[in-house]
Order: sequence, then structure tokens, then C-alpha cells
Amino acid sequence: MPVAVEQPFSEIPTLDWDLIASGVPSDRQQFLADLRHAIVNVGFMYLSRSPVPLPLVDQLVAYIPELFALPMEEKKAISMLNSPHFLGYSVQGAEFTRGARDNREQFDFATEYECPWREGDPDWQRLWGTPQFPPDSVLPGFRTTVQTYLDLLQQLGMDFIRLMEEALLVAPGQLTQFYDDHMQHRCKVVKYPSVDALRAEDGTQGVGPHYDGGFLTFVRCRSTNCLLQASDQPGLQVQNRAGQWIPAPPVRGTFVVNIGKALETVTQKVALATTHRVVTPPKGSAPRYSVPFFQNIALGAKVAAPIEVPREILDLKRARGDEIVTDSVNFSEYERDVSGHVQLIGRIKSHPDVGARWYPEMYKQIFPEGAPSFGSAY
Ligand SMILES: O=C(O)CCC(=O)C(=O)O
Ligand SMILES: [Fe+2]
Repeated sequence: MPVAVEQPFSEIPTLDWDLIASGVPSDRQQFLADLRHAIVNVGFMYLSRSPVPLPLVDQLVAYIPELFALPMEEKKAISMLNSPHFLGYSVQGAEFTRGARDNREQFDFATEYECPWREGDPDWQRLWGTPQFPPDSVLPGFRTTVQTYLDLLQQLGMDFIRLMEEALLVAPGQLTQFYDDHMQHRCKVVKYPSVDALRAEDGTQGVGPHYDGGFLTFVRCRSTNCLLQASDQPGLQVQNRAGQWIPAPPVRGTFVVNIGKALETVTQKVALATTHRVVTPPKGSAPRYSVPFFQNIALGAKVAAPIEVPREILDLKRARGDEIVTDSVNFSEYERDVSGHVQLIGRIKSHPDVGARWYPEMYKQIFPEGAPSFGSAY
């Protein structure tokens, strides 16, 4: 495997799922080489022609404006404040990244799961549980559409993890060992209003610079304004190793796939968790909608003990270098804690109101001074 010194990336690579679907061995090798480059040097990629059927995605996307147009009392009825699992509706401005308010309104949904937590169990075992959806009488068919979508993404996510094992030349099972048979995966449906809908003091942070927590995230996004989408629609941006922000505009029919901090930790930073953010759409623009899918790993998984990565892959990392400029501060706790605990810290920091209600002890440890002030949370 030739090792070339990699420059900080200036564009996000595209991987073509057809190379896997074709069943031709040389196509598969090409996909794996593209994946290896994306994993080691970028941490972000577009995935085109995925097996998730476009009509299903279109069906889900068609619901989004209707979902956000629901009367506030319907939204509040499924407020995240009701949920120790941090699932449900969050009003605009309820979430924080790096201590600053995010200008986005969102619903957190998840695959169906019954919470096994009982009094006396560790707090983190309570993190997964029954999701909240608008009832069918309010948004007919929505729950089923989301669940179908989540099931397909769950399948795609596992296929992707197996391909990552192949791309990194690690033994089968080295990454899949971090999943239980019965898992819960989460997605958000997010609306980023344009600056016209915000006050001057709200700023332009859609979501601030951060790493994602798990192994993989798949973002489906769509701008309602195709003209802006074509070139300079500010939106998702990805930070390269030199600290520069590289745009990742929506490309029809693709997912943006990115690597989370748990995968970075378990691969000794061979796979890069890449900092990203969303900038508020500019004046005159339509809102930006996106649906990130967060593929979880088992709550009890510990990723501090690294998997065995062969020398030729470690050489690729060496060629890339470890010097990284980043604006992210989150998820460093993977070095010592189980995944569930790390995720819970992240959720409490992002949604302090929910954390204070359901996890008062942990909340006090995280925010000893009380409600978070700028700079104390992420
Ligand atoms: O909305 C997006 O495109 C990305 C959102 C994101 O990075 C997140 O919620 O973790
Ligand atoms: Fe993210």
C-alpha cells in the first residue's frame, strides 16, 4: 500500500455504493480504497447511490415542514423534558454547543426500545428508552415512516461498519463487537431557521463546532432553496486538520457520513472524528432541514482499549500526522468511561434542562455553579 504524505483535505470525498452493489471484486477494492482514504484523512464522506430507497427518503422529507408546522401544544406534548432518554421535541434555542446557544428547533426520535433501568442501576442504563412521536391522529403515518427509515439506516450502518473492518484490514468482529443484539439508534429532525427569523443577539450558530459521539453518523439534508444549495448556501461545514472550515453542501441523493469520537478512540486515531458545525442560513434564505442518524454502540462498551490495527494502516496514520487543529472539546471521557456514561454527559451538557430534571446528581457534578453559562457547556 503506497504511503503518501496527505495534505489537509480541501474537499469531501464521495463514495459510490454501486461499487459494492455491483458484486465485482475490483469495484469492491476501489470502494475500500476510497473508504480507507476517507477514514484516515478526512473523517467525512458523501455516500452516493446507497441502498436506502429514494422514495422513502422523499416521503420522510415531505413530512418535515408539516412536522415543524404542528401547533406548539402538539410539540410540547412530546417535549424532551418528559423524557429521561432525551427523546422528543426541543424548542429553538434549548440546546447548547460549547456553551453557546444553537439556533435550531428539533425532534429527537429513535428506534423502538424498552428501557430496562431500575432504581439502583447505573444512570447511563436509562439513556435508551421509549421514543416520543406525534400521534397518528396528528401526523398520520409519520411514526411508521421514521421507523422504516431508521431500520434501513441501522442496516446500512452495520454494513458500513463491516466494510470499515475490511478497509482497515482488521479481523472481522473487531468493530462489530461493540454492538449488542438489541440496540437503540437515534435520529434528529432539525430545522435551522434563517437569520430573518432570529434576533441579532442570537448570532449565527446553527450548531456549534463539535465531534459526534458514537462510531458513525449519517446525515441526510435538503435545502428548500435549490439555488442557494448549489454553491454558497452556508450550512454544514467540516474542519480540516489545519483548522480551515470546508463546506459540505447538500448533494441530492447522498448521505454525508462522518466518524464519531468512539471510533476515533478505539482505532488509536487511525479513523478521524472530524469537527463540524452548521451555520445559520443567510438573510432571505429558506430554513435548512436535516436528518442526522446517530448509530449508537452498546451502552456498556468501553473503547479505551484499542483494537489491533495492522502496521500498514498505522503507516497511513503516520503519513497523515497527528497534528490537528480543532475547535471541538467534547467526548474526551472515552479514555476512561463506558460509552453510556460518556453519552449521558454529552446529553446533559447539550440539554441542561432535561439533565437537571432527570439526572440531578450528575447535573450538579457537571454544572457545580448551577445553570450553564457561556463557556461551561458544549
Ligand atoms: O444538521 C446537520 O447537517 C448536522 C447536525 C449535526 O452535526 C449534529 O446534530 O450532530
Ligand atoms: Fe454532528
